[in-house]
Parts: sequence; C-alpha cells; structure tokens
Amino acid sequence: MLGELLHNVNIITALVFILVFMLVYHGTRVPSYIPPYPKPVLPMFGNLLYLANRDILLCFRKLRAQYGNIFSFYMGSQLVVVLNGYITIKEALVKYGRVFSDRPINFLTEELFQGSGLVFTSGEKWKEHRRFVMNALQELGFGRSSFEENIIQEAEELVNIFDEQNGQPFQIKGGVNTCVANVVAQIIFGQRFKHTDPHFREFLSILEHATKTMSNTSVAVNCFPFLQYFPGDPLKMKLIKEHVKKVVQWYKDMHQEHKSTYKEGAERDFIDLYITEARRQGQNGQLSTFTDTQLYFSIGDLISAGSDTTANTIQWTLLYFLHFPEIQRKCFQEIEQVVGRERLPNLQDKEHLPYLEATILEVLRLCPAAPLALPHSLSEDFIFRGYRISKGTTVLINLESVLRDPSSFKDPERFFPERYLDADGHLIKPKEHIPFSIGRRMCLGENVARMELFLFLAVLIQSFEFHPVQGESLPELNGILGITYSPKSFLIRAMRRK
Ligand code: HEM
Repeated sequence: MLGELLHNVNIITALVFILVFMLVYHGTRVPSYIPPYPKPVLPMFGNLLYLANRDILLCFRKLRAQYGNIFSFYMGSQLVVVLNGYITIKEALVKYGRVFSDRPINFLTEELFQGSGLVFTSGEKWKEHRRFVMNALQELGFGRSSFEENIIQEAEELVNIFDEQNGQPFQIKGGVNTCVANVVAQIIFGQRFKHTDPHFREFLSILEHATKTMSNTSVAVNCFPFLQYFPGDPLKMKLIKEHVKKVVQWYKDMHQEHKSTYKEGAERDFIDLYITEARRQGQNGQLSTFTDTQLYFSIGDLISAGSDTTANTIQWTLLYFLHFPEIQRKCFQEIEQVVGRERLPNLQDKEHLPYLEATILEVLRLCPAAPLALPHSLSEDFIFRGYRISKGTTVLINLESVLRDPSSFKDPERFFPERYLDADGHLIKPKEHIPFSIGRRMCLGENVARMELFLFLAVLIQSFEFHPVQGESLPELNGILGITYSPKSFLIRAMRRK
C-alpha cells in the first residue's frame, strides 16, 4: 500500500519536474528581442489555453493596454505578432510594405489551396495575379455601367424576397447572401443564377459549410497537423477536402463551358479574360502561372472574399437599425428628399446622400468584415521598432484597434454617423477609417463593395421600414468572429413603406 503510494508520488513528482523544466526551458529559449507576450508559454500549446474560448478582440485590447502597440503570442509553437494602432500599422504595411505583405505558409493553405489563388499566395505570382484581377474588376465591374444595373437588379430581387415575408419575422441572411453572391458571380461567370437554381443553392451551401468548418478548425489544423492521422477525422480535414473538391469541380465545369463559347476580343467575364491572358502567355512561350488550378482558386477567393464580407455589412446595418430607429428614419428621409419614391436610387445619387454614406461608414467601423484583416507575414528577417521578427512569422493587423481608437474616433463605442459630417453636412472620412486595410495587400474589391453597399441599402431603405420582433428583446450587437465578423442570427420584420 505504502509502496504503491510512494510509486505514485514519484510519478507525479517526475511529471511536475518535466513540466517545470519544459516551462523554464521554453521561457529561456524564447529570445528577449521579440515583442512581449503573455506568460506562461506552455510546451506545444503556447498561449492557446489563454486565448481559448475567449473573445479574441477583447483579449487583444487587454494585451495592447498591457504591452503597447506591438505584442506577440504563441499559437502552439509558432510566434504570432500583433500590430495595433494606425501609426504602427501604417509604418509596417505602407513604409515597409515590401517586407510585410506576404501571407503565412501553413498546413491548411498548402494542403487545401496548393499554393494557388490570390489570398494565400505571395511574391511575384501574387503580384502578377493581383494586378490581373484588379484590371479585370475595373473592366468588368466598376468600370462598366451595366455593372450598376446588375447590382440594382439583385437589390430588386432582394426586395421581392423581403416582400414575400409579408411583414412577418424572418432571417435575412439567406436572401442577402444569395443576392450578393450573384453580383460576384456575374463578374466571374457572366451570368446570374436563379435563387431557386438547385446547383447554385448547393454551391452556396457547400461554400458556407467549408468556410464554417475551416474557421472552426483552422487553429488546431495549423498547430497540430498530426491530428489529421487520428481516427474519426477530428480536424474535419477529409470533410473540408471533399467540400473544396466539389466547388472546384463546379469551377471546372464553368471553365469548360466558357472554353467552348469563348471568342477572343469579345470577353464576357473574368473567366474569358483569364483564358485570353493564359493563351497570350502560352503563345509567347512564357513559363506561365496562368494555370487552370490558379484560375479555380482565384475564383474561389473572389467569391469567398467578395460575398460574406459585403453580405455581413448589409446585415449589420439592418441590425443596427433595430437598435437605432432614429438613424434609420434619417436615412429614409434623405432618400425620400433626394430620390423620391418614383424611381430607384442610382450611383449618381451617392454624393447627394451623405447621411446614408456616413451610416455605412459607421457600420464598417464598428463591424468591420475582417477586424484582423487577413494574416500577413514577413518576406525577410526584419527589425521593426527595435523588435526582431523572423522571415515567415505570422503578423496580425488589428484593424479594430484603429477603428475603435478614441484618439481618432471620439466616443468610439457609440454608433454615431454624424461624426463623418461637417457643419455643412458634407461627408468627411478620417484617414484612420481603414476597414479595407491599407498598403499592398489592402482589399482589392473595395470599390465593388462600396458600390454594392450603397445600392443595396439605398434600395432596401427606400422600400422598407425595418422593425424588431414585437415583444422580444432586441438582437445582440455582439457578433461572431470566424473568417469574417458576422452577426449572430436574428429575426427582423420588413414592413413595406406605404
Ligand atoms: C464590406 C466589404 C469588404 C470588406 C470590409 C473587405 C475587407 C478586406 C480586408 C480587411 C482584407 C485584408 C487586407 C489585408 O490583409 O491587409 C481584404 C482582402 C481581400 N478582399 Fe476584401 N473586403 C470586402 C469586400 C470584398 C469584395 C467585394 C471583394 C471582391 C470582389 C474582395 C476581395 C478581396 C480579396 C481578393 C482580398 C485579398 C487581397 C490580397 O491578398 O491581395 N473583398 N478585404
């Protein structure tokens, strides 16, 4: 009995000794010239236990208060640096943009995206494709008047969907997501899909599942990739791969269809422009990066980055209207005065609707679609503000720290569109208003997004007055931070204006 007890005590002592040794070893091994980080750093887990199940933005606020504008944490054994505040972020992304504009290479991006697409590539390949996509968006999107008509058509479709609810409580998410996805689909595939189209619905639902699964498991996948070999698919990698395979097959079919009807000089959409560029480079005998795989992952990136972000912002605006009916009323009054009720709003009205514009700016500030941007990484070892950061280190850009900084936005927690209007009612946008990020990696769909937000919201506000569900408490203004920042699901009533 006593022997067994002593034996158990010895094992426990040995385990405690090993743990203390690893903590001390890890603590001393960490170089002192990296940005400060919360302790303790546990072997294998790093600071994950500290961050797990907490509001990550709130944690970052606390860490910023403790350590200043540059701090770090360990995600497993990997160091992640977090940059805060406008001046620090601008210095990194603009002044040293050459160094800070890579994306991290990790298990998930390599395994799933095969180093292709726009969002997770770096270096020369990324530069070439980013340039190509920006030109394509200019040519097919905000550079074409038909693009405005396409958006208005989708906004009208959304009005029809809302009308079908007859003022009863409903969730707007599905309708908004489909209409917004259709805007990007028109740029890429040159066609809009009926909301009832079973293929389009299946495609959107797979995309949503894949994004949700990825956002739930991405940290575990990147920190502990060996878990993928455990039985039962704990990281859901098999499931995610199946999802990716299905959506890529959809893009492949579209590509094939395009090739059979393609006419050089009469490019209809993004896929056609891509075919032209791939052929041009092929004819020149260039070793081209315009491969089929690159096309499929670029399409995927445009749809993912261009749909949820804009759709969430529209949802957030209507959710804020439930809490701030007075602001909703002012937006409508402005539309009624400038546009009236006889015709639909268009882009020429934009400059005459500063209150609506200010409201959109305020929603983008308080509910930025990507409050931590997308992860950046360094293209070389670099000393930044006295800290040494190694090549390949993941850097998070805390846009939220800028957008809610009291030194740039007085009373930052307040929803207050008037902050963007001068004494004459003209719109003023502070330079710190950066929900689309800044520098070389900043959102390349910003112009498209701004057009969409304005037109969708102007048409919806002209048509409906939004109300909460009677007798129930107002839906929360706290959202969920996954790959994008989205509101928790909520019910709303859309009452047709008389
Ligand atoms: C409200 C709408 C949107 C917001 C707030 C938003 C915001 C952002 C942010 C913060 C980033 C990361 C920048 C960085 O890493 O520093 C980003 C990247 C990106 N966005 Fe958007 N975005 C929106 C809509 C769109 C749309 C409509 C498209 C396409 C049509 C788009 C395409 C992209 C792409 C492709 C990237 C990756 C750029 C790169 O890595 O070079 N976004 N966006």
